Amino acid sequence: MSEVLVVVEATREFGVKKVTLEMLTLARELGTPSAVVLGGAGAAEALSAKLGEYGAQKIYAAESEEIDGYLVAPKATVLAELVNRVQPAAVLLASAQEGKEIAARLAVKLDNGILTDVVGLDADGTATQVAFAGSTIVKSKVTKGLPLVTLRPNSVNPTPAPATPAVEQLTVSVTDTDKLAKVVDRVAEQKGSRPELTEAGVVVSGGRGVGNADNFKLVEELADLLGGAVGASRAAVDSGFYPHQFQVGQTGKTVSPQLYVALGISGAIQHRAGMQTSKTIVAVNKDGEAPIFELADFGVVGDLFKVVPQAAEEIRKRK
Ligand SMILES: Cc1cc2nc3c(=O)[nH]c(=O)nc-3n(C[C@H](O)[C@H](O)[C@H](O)COP(=O)(O)OP(=O)(O)OC[C@H]3O[C@@H](n4cnc5c(N)ncnc54)[C@H](O)[C@@H]3O)c2cc1C
Repeated sequence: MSEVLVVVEATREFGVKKVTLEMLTLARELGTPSAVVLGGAGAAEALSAKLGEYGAQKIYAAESEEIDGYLVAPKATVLAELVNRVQPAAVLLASAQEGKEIAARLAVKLDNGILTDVVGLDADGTATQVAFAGSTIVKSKVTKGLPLVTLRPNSVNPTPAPATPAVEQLTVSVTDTDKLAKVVDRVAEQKGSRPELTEAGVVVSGGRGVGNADNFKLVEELADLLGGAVGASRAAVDSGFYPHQFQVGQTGKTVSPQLYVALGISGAIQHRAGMQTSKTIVAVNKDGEAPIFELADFGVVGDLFKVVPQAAEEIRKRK
């Protein structure tokens, strides 16, 4: 069986991200999964146990200051060389900021088609995407080159399939043009008690209707009761209620949790773009005409300051 390259998404603080485990699970349906770690010295060693647990048969490690110290261009160069050498059946990357940037550059380098924000991929390369606020399922195939796909987090249920991967170190040779954008600083993500927004199974988001930064405690309280992450609409972020890193939508993060709770959010198209593939959507809005109700599986027309404390009390009782 041909190899399927899975480009590892990981952070220094949290290790291998769940979307990587999803990609490894998906890759097993398509061929033999090989993980590609692009990072600084020792990056692959720190991640190899987890990657093996989810079926990586091999780990390609590109570890150097040139990979770690610059933005995505050197990573795309190294990957293009690897793809040309091993001729994999498919290449999977995460539908996250870096994954999409690398995928786009890789597609140009390989003169290959690309499919982004995919939620499923069949063995014959047919990808599934969701469009128009979840109302349309699109089936597409790359017609030029191999399936080069970015997978939207929370699309696949990750299941372990223990393997003992062999590690192959890649030679990194990048050009000067790959080194035009240098990393000058890294700020560690706060490792709070809540799950990471794009990986969370439950997301509770607040919008302008939450009213002010202090009231966001209500959103946080519900998120904590449900073991979820907190999100925010752009209007809430722009109003200074919550930090930008938690913004959901077209110009924020894309989430696809099992449960998405929208509190005081109208449901503008740009917000929907970031949450419409959530499995179950619950909306609380005092305006029964708010567009969010077109999308919601369950809707409460009411004042969030009355509804949320009642919901929280009920959840507490059942815990
Ligand atoms: C290029 C571009 C990119 C954008 N990117 C994003 C993006 O990434 N993410 C994003 O979210 N938006 C984005 N937007 C903005 C988007 O168009 C909307 O303006 C924004 O989503 C509105 O946020 P909101 O729903 O919180 O606020 P509003 O539209 O003001 O809605 C607030 C809602 O709260 C309800 N409400 C008020 N008080 C209560 C209460 N007490 N109880 C219950 N309900 C209450 C109201 O009925 C209303 O429906 C973008 C816009 C542009 C042009």
